[in-house]
Order: sequence, then C-alpha cells, then structure tokens
Amino acid sequence: MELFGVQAPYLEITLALWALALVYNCLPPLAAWLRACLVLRCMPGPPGGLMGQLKHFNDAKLGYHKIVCEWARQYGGIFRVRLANVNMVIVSDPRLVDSVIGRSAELEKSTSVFYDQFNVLAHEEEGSNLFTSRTNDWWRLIRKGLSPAFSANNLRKGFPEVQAVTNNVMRAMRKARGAPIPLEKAALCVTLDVIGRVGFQKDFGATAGFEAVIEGTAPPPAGPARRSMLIRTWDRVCEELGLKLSASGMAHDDFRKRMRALVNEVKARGEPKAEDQSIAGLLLKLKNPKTGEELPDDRLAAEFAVMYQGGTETTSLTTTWAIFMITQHPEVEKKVLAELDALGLLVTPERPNPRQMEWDDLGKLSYTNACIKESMRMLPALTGTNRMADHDIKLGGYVIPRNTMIWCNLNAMFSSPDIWDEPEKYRPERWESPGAEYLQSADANGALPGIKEPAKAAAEAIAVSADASAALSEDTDLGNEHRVRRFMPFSVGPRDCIGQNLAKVNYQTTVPMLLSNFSFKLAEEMGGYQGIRAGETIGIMPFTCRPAHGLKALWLPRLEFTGMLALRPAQGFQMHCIPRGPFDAVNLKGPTVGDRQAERIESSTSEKAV
Ligand code: HEM
Repeated sequence: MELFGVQAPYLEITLALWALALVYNCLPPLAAWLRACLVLRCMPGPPGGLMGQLKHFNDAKLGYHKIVCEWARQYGGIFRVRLANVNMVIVSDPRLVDSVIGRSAELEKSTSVFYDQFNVLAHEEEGSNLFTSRTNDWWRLIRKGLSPAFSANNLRKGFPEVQAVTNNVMRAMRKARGAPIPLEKAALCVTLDVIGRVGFQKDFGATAGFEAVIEGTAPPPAGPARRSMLIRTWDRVCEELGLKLSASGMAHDDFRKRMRALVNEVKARGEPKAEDQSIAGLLLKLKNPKTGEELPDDRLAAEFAVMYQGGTETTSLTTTWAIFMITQHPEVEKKVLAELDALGLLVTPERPNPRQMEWDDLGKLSYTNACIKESMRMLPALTGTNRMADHDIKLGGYVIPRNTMIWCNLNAMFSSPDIWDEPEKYRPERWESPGAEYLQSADANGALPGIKEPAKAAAEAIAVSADASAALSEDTDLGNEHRVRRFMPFSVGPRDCIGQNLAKVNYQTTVPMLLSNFSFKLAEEMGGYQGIRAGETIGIMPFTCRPAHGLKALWLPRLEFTGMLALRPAQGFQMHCIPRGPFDAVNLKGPTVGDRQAERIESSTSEKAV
C-alpha cells in the first residue's frame, strides 16, 4: 500500500499517529461539551433541535431580543439555550445578574463569541483593549488612568462642544424645512463629534458634514458595516495576497488607519499638559509601572478605537429612541415641553430665540431625564452583557459548567412583569419615586420563576456580589447595605461602562435641545409607533454585510460597533423635523470647533435679546 509516496509499514504508523493526535486533541473538548450539555439539561429552557435554538435567534422578523423576553417569562430568571454548539445560560433575575457582573475576578467577559467585534483594533500582544481585556493589571492601569476624563469636572469643560455639535446638526435639520430626515444618523453624527472633540480635540466633521446631506450635496452616512465570518476570512486571504478587500473590509481597514493617524496626530501636538484630562491626553501620559515606558502606539490606537466603538451607536441610539418615545406619547411630550418652557429653553411665538441650554440645566430637567431613562428601560441600546468562568460555578441553584456563556439579558430584566408594574407601558413617572432603580422591598425575598431554592440562591448571589465588588472596585461605594439593581443600562461593578457620564451629558443635552427647537413626526412610511416597534431588530448572526460607502472623507466609516447587541429600528427613523420657530439668523450662525468662544458670546447675546 502506498499513499503520496509513503509505503507500508510507515504509512500505517503515520496514519495511526495522526489518528491518535486527532483523538488526543478532539476528545477532551468533545467530552467537556457533552458533559456541559448533560449538566445543563437539568435547567429549564425551550425545546430545540440539532442546532438548538439557533433558528429562533436569527429570526429577523421577530428579533431575538423579543424571543428572549418571551422565554424569560416562560422559563424564568435563569434558563439555558444552545446556538449550534455554543451553550448559553440566559439570566434575567436581578440578583443573579448582580452576582454575575460583580464577580469579575472569577467571571471574565466571553470575548470569543460576541465581543470579538470589539477587537477591530487590539493590542498586538494581549489581543485586546479596555473592553475586551481580562480584569488584569493592564486593565487596571488604563481604567484608573482614564477615569478623570469622565469626571463631572472635566465633562463640564467639554460641555460647550456638546452644545456646538448639536447646534451644527440643528442648523442642518432646519434646512430640511420639515422634510423627513434620518434622525438616528443625525444623532450618530452628534455622538461621533462629541467623542472626537471632547475626548481627542479632534473634529471629524460629522455634524458639519450633515448639512451637506440635508442639502442633498452628499450621500447620508453609510449603513453599518458588519463583517460576516465568511467575509472576514475572505478579507484575510485578500490581505495576504494583496487583493482588494470587501466593502466592509475596507471600512474596517479605513477605521484602523484613522485611529492610527489619530495617535500620530495627538502625539505630534507634543507632550500633553499636566491639566489635560482628555481621553487622548490621559492615555498619552500613562506609563507602564514596571518599565516606566509610555504606552506603545498600537495600544494607544486600540484604546482610542474602543472609545468610538463603545460610545457611538450606544449613545446615538439612546438619543433617538428617547425622542421617538417622547414624541409618540402626546401626554408625556406635553410635560416635557412644559419643563423646557419653564426653564426658558423652548421656542415659542413669544420667545423665538430662547437661551442656549447650559450645564446647570442638566440637573434641572428631571422629567425629561426620567423620559430618557424610561426609554432606556424599554429599549436599552445595549441589550446585555456576558461572562464566562473557566471552572464550574453555581448560580440560581444550578451548576453552570465551565466555559458556558452566561448572558445577562438586560432587555428581559427591564421588561419583566415580575419586577416592574406594567413594564410594557411608557411611564416616565415611575422614575419619580426614589430608589426606583433598585429591586423593591416587595420583591426582595422572592426570585423570578425558574430558580431552584430561590431564597438560598438569592442570598448566595448577593453575598458573593458584595464581596467581589468591594474587593475589586475602587470607586464603587456599596455602603453597609448592598441593594440589588433592577435597572443598570451601563452595567454595574468593576467592568461597568467607563463612558457613562459622557454618554449622559451627550443625550441629556441633545434630547432637550432638539425637542426645544423642533417638533417631530414619524414619516408616513415608518408605519407609526407599531411599525417601528415591530421593526426593532437585533441580529445575532452577522451574516449580513452592508457596504460602507458614504462620507468617508468627512467622518469615520460607520462600523456596526455594538454590532449584534444593539437594539435598533430596522428601517431607521425617518422623521419630519419641523422647526418650532421662524428660521433664525443667530441659531443659523452656529459655532465651529475653531470659534467656540464666539459661540458663547453669541449665546449670551441672544439671551440678552430675549
Ligand atoms: C448610552 C450609551 C452607553 C451605553 C448604554 C453603554 C453600555 C455599556 C455597558 C452595558 C458596558 C458593560 C459591558 C460588559 O460588561 O459586557 C459598557 C462598557 C464599556 N463602555 Fe459603554 N455604554 C455607553 C456609552 C459609552 C461611551 C460614550 C463610551 C466611551 C466614550 C463607552 C465606553 C465603554 C468601554 C470602554 C467599556 C468597557 C469598560 C471596561 O470593561 O472596563 N461607553 N458600556
């Protein structure tokens, strides 16, 4: 017998060695996987075929987030699903979620399946960035070093930039003169420019470019570029062979180049000043405590990139969902407008040029902020967060085998009738009661259905969570009593959202400024409130790939940053944005990045004029 020139007996020996190597490499993972499937069978969960629940998760019509909420109602606060070979445990009981995301030392993010897309740029050695990193020394260094960028003090300094870019986009919206415009894209431009200007003193010109979109002299920002596994592999081959990349591959490549160019640009500005607390300045000042060296360029680029990845879609979708929900509920909108009017921010016939919104107004717009919170509860931009343990753990009375993804589903938790009154209703008033974010005392002793030994499981969960958070987080004040949250759109614990204050300043400014100056009406083709809600989408399998053409010269290519996790309307938000007042020369002459000073003088002049 002979094969490829190898003759017996060497052929038999070679084949036997190959077979042994195959068995040696494949058997243990296969055995672990079979064991995990068996162990997880003890847990409730929907029936599934050979591929588990994969087909439900990819149901574009219903949206997997709705299916998960439905299952949570049916199977309780903890249940199992399987997507082909990926075992998952979906958790929506607040106590268990609190316990899982507080246990960062034990449970790390499961980056290989869902969070891989956050590694569009990753540090070469670690293969990660602040978002995807394990909770290690490197993560601590960056996290601590970056925190001052998101302090209230620093954000206050950046506030005029938020005003300025919102003014830019409003100027463009006025030019539409009531014709429908893609509101989510306007909000996206604001967010891109806020992060650029506040975090990097860099203007990518997204809001200035939006004017050209409205005038019809430039195409609108491209749809998100998401790369399927197939396209990604294809692009890798193309890269090796020097061939042309796919359209989405080019968008990713362009994004990487822009982030590297941004590193060069900020470095060329020279040593950051001691008082510079921008994202760029702080990262540039960081030194590796072991070597005393500055961060290498590829690490800087990865951190710059993840700020855009983590912050853009999330914040802009929050702004858009909030405007949608407020304007679809006339009683709520009336109250918001009354609040804006009382503060002198609303355009009215008597006050065609109201004063500019100022920093201090952020704390005064309590009803408007409650409306945003309520839309984040019903339509959270990020629907969940995941963790994984490298050893078996116990959760909710069940054994969770190692390497099983634990998917903390915020969407299901925020809409559970077991812990919210009438969760399907948009009721901003629910946020008026103090402590509404926390599990109410009436629910404190129970647990959502599906949990074995509820009281014991909850007590264990809270004990672990409090200990772990206290040990790991330097800035989490747990006090003596650990209260469990039922609302945490930015997550909680040591790996919560570092950018949440910037996001809040952004949407808590943009939403009231837009509502003060425009009334919004959904375009006919959106199908009204029901049409948008029916079209909510969040695809789990990145098999779609939309080309990234558009205003690349002006702003960043639009990668689908939060990718599979972001809740968005399938057809966007075509909205008529009808200016509330007459076209006004003062507002028209809005600021650019170069003349912020003039902007402030202008706003005080218009205030005096009133
Ligand atoms: C409404 C807007 C936002 C929402 C809803 C949101 C939500 C979240 C959530 C839930 C996490 C935790 C993810 C996990 O544990 O798996 C997270 C982490 C993160 N977010 Fe945000 N985010 C928003 C805005 C921002 C902004 C504006 C930035 C930066 C400019 C940002 C940067 C990050 C980063 C870097 C992390 C990882 C932090 C770490 O692991 O230490 N996010 N965000």
